[in-house]
Amino acid sequence: MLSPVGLIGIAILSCVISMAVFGSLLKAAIPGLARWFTAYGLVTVALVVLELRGHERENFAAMGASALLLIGALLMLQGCRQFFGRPPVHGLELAGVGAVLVGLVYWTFVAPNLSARVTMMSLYFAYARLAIAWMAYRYRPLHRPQYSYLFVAITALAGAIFHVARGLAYFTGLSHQTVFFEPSPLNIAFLALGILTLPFLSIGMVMLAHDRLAERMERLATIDELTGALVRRAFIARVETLLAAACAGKRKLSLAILDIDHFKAVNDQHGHAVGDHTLAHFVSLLSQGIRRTDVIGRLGGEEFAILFVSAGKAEAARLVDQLRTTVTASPAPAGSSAIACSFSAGVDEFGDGDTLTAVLARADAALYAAKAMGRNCVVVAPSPEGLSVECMEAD
Ligand SMILES: Nc1nc2c(ncn2[C@@H]2O[C@H](COP(=O)(O)OP(=O)(O)OP(=O)(O)O)[C@@H](O)[C@H]2O)c(=O)[nH]1
Repeated sequence: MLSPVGLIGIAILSCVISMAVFGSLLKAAIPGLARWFTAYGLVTVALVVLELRGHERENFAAMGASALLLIGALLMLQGCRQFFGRPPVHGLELAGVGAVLVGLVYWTFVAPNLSARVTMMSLYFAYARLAIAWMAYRYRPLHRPQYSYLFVAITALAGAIFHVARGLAYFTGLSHQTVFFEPSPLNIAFLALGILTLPFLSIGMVMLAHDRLAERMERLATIDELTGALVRRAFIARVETLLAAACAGKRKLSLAILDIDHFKAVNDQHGHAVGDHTLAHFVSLLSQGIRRTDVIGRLGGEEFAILFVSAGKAEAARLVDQLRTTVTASPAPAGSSAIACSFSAGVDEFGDGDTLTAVLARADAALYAAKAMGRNCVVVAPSPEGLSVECMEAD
């Protein structure tokens, strides 16, 4: 048989489990998670206070528990804002919480009215849940699997609808209490549903946290930390995908390998840290110079590759030469000095039935030729007519 005491006991257990799961993720420093952990801690304490309340001090227990639930709901909302990179604290919202607290004191001690208190609290919870639902929907990252974000949006929305219904039921007198958690069927139903919203929401928040962790791991596995270019393996995987799409759509695809000239000298003269900074600067120049559809990967050390989509080798060589001009004209700032560098590049195009390995080998041979020809130039890979030097400048 469902009773308020039994239901609150179940809610306490579910909140403790939620706290344990949030606690296990605290070290990952996911934005908002510490607030969610604290929120569920406060809700747990509030429920324990309600469970243990005695008749003589019922008002104080109810008042204290309500205040904790109020702050808990606020922390859940603030945690979500933090998770989505929004400023967590809103002055107007804090003022609203203050007003609700004043209302609680008034309807508990000055003019006791349990229905008014429940209505006010329900509407406040509805607001907090609605704000979470809207945020999870509005700020969900579209490049991520949508499941966890929509789960949070839907469960928070369902919670908001439930709280509005509960508030209206008390406001209109449809549901009525003379003592806290009167065991009438309607009150029990409201209590059971209200309690259900808590684990649903915490499961959703844990899903969000896991998605953030997965995103971090994927980023670590695919993006080169120093330069922001794709790591070799991820670049190759991306090229294979685009190659399959280009074959199907009969679109041209070209590949360039770029190698910074005399980079060892930069390290030797200015130190490894400046070398790192120069590499990052170099890739940022490339990223700004390529088209939105092109892809940059770091093949290793100071060697990079760019895949040009819908471009033949002449067009790709022209684009690489533009990059070469930009790079030579934009030294990397390093303290009081500026590190000038240039690169050499080899370019080739995917032919019918070509593999990435074959094109990489031909572009690499062209790069070798560019180095041999004095560096700071772009060479198009061997064709039946021989090498084609697109541009060359003195070293
Ligand atoms: N700072 C820094 N240096 C790196 C990194 N990866 C590779 N290097 C350095 O890049 C240099 C590459 O040197 P080399 O292969 O001799 O080529 P180079 O001096 O650029 O000469 P050419 O390619 O022949 O023009 C080495 O000194 C590597 O230590 C990195 O992540 N950071």
